[in-house]
Order: sequence, then C-alpha cells, then structure tokens
Amino acid sequence: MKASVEARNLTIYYGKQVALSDVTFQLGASETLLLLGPNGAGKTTLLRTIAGFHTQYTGELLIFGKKPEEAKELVSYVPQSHSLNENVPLTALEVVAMGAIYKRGLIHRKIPPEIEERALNVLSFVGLENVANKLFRNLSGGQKQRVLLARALVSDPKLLLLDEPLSALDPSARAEVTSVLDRIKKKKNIAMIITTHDINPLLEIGDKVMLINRRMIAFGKPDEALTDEIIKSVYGPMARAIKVEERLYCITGDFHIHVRRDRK
Ligand SMILES: Nc1ncnc2c1ncn2[C@@H]1O[C@H](COP(=O)(O)OP(=O)(O)OP(=O)(O)O)[C@@H](O)[C@H]1O
Repeated sequence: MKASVEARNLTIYYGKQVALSDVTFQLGASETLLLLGPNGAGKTTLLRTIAGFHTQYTGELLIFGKKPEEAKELVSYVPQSHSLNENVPLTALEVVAMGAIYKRGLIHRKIPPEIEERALNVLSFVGLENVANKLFRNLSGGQKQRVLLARALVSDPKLLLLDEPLSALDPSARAEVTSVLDRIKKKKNIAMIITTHDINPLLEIGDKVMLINRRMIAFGKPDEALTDEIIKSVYGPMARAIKVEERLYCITGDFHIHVRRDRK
C-alpha cells in the first residue's frame, strides 16, 4: 500500500526565507496525522505545500507517489477560514455541490442531478440532510464547518487536509465537528492531516502526531512523540504532557515562543 504522504528533508521557503525545515515523515493511506505547533510554527505552510498550492521547497515530497502539483485530484483542503462570500445566497446543498463542480472544472448554472445526489449523500453523512435547502449564511458555526467538510468530501479525496477545523467554535459546535471527524476516520478509508492548537479533543483519532516549530521537532504515535520534555521545549516550562488513566493530555496554553535571556 502506498503512503499518502512521504516527505524527506523537506524545507519550505517564502523567497529566501526558510519557513519550515527538516521535515521527514511518512503517513499511511488511511492514517490521521495531528499537526501541532505554536503560532507561526509553519502548520498552514506545510498543509498548503502538501496541497500543491505552495511550490517553493527543496527535498522530496510525494503524495500517493506523485508530486503535489500532480496529485491535486486526490486531495481536498479546508482552509482555516472559508472564502465564501456570504452575500451570495447559496444553500448548504449548493456549497457542497461546488466542491464537485470546481474540481471537475465545470461551471454550470444548474447543479447536474448526479452531483446533487452526491452532495445530498455527503450532507447526510455529516448529519445535515435536513438543512440542505437552508442558506449557508444562516447556519450555526458548527453546521457551517460540517457543510465545509461535506464540500471537501464530495469529490472523494484520498487525503483530506484540515486547517484548524475546531478554531472559532463554541464548545458544543466543537463537539459536533469532532464527532464528524471521528465518523470520517471510522467510515472513510482516507488519510487526514489536521492542524490544531488544542490537540486534546482530537487525540482519539490521531494515529500520528507531528510537533513543529519552524522545523520538525517530533513525529510518531502520540504517546511516544509527545513527551513532557518535548512539549516543554516548544511551549515553555509551564507546559505539560500528562497521562491520566492511560489517556494523554497536553497542556500547552497558547504561548508564543520567546527567548529567555539570563540576567548577568
Ligand atoms: N505568504 C507568506 N509570505 C512570507 N512569509 C509567510 C507567508 N505566509 C506565512 N509566512 C511566514 O511563515 C511562517 C509560518 O507561518 P504559518 O502561517 O505557516 O504558521 P502557522 O503555524 O500556520 O501559524 P498559526 O497557528 O498562527 O496559523 C511565519 O513566520 C509566517 O510569518
């Protein structure tokens, strides 16, 4: 079975500036990777590079054995904040169908019946068939995020990239979205990479975790990669990785990394 993502000595640039270096890892075809790191660590940069949108890199990066630019058909990317113009009165169904229409380069005034059926199926998968004809802009935060997940799934991707899918949601919406992610993990045979500031609600679905901070700090199974020492090295001495009844919890706060100077 081919790996979904293979990176070897990957270094990503913006012009001459190195954004992220030393990234080497392999992700299986149906594994979920949680990508963790403080603000500005390079999480979005890595996702956009894997998605084939950012091409300034050295080293090797293969998506199901292909270069990212040649693997776009296999990948769906859900950015941190959606770029839908909410002044345009699109229904939830239309938003989902757009995921299939754009991928195929089709611009239709009317949604083809075959795509409408697929969009309805995937809306039902995320538990939202009852809002198919409601306007996207009138949905709750959790419902909107689930519609965006449905839009990403409608083209049957083999790799799903999600940038902070739980951010800006209240606790009940977070629970809604987490349970859909759990469902994707259990029912779809696909790989996922999910960036997050708070890894705790997602630890159950993460097969692997990667900690980055402008370079790769750790990669592996959550229990093995996220040691107390490693968490402290990135988030500072107040951070903790603790185990309570065999469950791992990471207390990172949302600290920025700062350089501590010793007084003379
Ligand atoms: N378009 C760009 N041009 C130049 N530098 C950029 C660009 N986008 C991001 N960077 C820089 O690359 C580094 C990594 O940014 P990135 O957005 O990938 O981090 P992040 O981990 O996703 O952060 P956050 O958690 O705040 O979203 C930062 O130093 C950022 O300033």
